Amino acid sequence: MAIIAPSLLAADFLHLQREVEMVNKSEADWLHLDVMDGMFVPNISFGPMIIEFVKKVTTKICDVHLMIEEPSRYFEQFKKAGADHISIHIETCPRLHQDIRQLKAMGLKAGVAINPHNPASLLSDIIADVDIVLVMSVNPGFGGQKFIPNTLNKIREIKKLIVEKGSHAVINIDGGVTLENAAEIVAAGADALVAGSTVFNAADPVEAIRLLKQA
Ligand SMILES: O=C(CO)[C@H](O)[C@H](O)COP(=O)(O)O
Repeated sequence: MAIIAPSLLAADFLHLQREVEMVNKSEADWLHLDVMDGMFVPNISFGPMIIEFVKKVTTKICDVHLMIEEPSRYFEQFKKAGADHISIHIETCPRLHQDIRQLKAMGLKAGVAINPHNPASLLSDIIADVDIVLVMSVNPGFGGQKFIPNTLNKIREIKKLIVEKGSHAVINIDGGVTLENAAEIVAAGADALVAGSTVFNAADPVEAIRLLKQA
């Protein structure tokens, strides 16, 4: 069964709290938190203060995705706020190996995220060192976009690379995951699914999470 990581839409504090409560009641495994800086991505979301609030009210693992420039400046703050996993982008980290080592030394699960235009081969020399590969299946920055079909090939290539390199990384797919495409994504080799709109725009988010989990 796939790991399910609902991604908070969090239009405001009231929604944030309600969304977390629904996730707590559900079969979700992780809670995915998208941190955006308005630089690496054309959108601003939230920082460590919100993670700290969420951590206090959730029973789930906090899977934090840093869509920000020079993320290592903030590792300590996000760790202190309660992040369990931190994923950083290959596109923002010229010293990626060092950053991953630092995250692991801090006792966090370390993930590398990769944008849709970048090939799986770019992960070749880092995949053995990471706990998570976060594959962007939309261009990062906004929820509610359509899944990019070529992601399925990329998942298969990453799975192959994981075996070849003896990596223990889990493959996490982020963007455009729906009840219709979830089974195909898992069949391609995904271990975890991030889902925002599919969960929180559903009439019954807890049931949407259950259905995704079955995929
Ligand atoms: O923020 C995103 C991209 O940066 C993601 O798309 C988000 O995490 C998931 O949203 P959705 O399921 O609606 O695509």
